[in-house]
Amino acid sequence: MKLFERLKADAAPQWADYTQHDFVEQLGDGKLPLECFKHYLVQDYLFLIQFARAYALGIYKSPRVADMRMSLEGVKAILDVELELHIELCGKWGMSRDEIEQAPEDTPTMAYTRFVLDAGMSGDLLDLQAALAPCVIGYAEIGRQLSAKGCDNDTNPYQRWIQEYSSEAYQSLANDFSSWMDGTADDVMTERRYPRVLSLFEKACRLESDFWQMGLRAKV
Ligand SMILES: Cc1ncc(CO)c(N)n1
Repeated sequence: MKLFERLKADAAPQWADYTQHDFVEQLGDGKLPLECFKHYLVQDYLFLIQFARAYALGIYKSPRVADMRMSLEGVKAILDVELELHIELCGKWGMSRDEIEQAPEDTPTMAYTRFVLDAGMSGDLLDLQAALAPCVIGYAEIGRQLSAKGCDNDTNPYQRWIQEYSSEAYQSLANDFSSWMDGTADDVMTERRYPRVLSLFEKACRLESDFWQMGLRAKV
């Protein structure tokens, strides 16, 4: 079995909590309070800045030029596409780039981003990939599910967000990530090592759930 499939199966409860979280359900049916989405979105912008650093660390931790290029794709996807989507959405609700960048990081944002950076810093490329995988592949699955249910319709205020994560471009980014991690595993994974990799993956899923929960807590 490919590494990602195995991790997802072994972390099934954490994966389900994350990808079927209440926040996701409410976003899908358009009933999520705007305050919750706005708090999430600003925090996600701050989150992505740290994730761009994590992918940059991936370049540093890459054993091959091909791996460096994959990490670079992650950096570019965040800086050129994802952050700009956030600015566009925040702009629609009257928040400027400065306002977003100067917002204080909430605790779940700090917890998740510093966890991923530490996993990469203290480990090798596979450790970093295991900590990053729930992020990129999870959002692709969420986007796909919501779009399959027709949640990206014109009446949903979060249509643009769903369209972004269900888009061809994002889906292929996630597929490429999954194959890339599988390739690293072919080189360095051993059975002895697996529990540690699984533990990183599970923790990242839990931190994703906490991130959604932070959004729900912002309800006024
Ligand atoms: C918290 C979080 N996880 C994953 C993604 C997908 O990049 C994101 N933007 N934010």
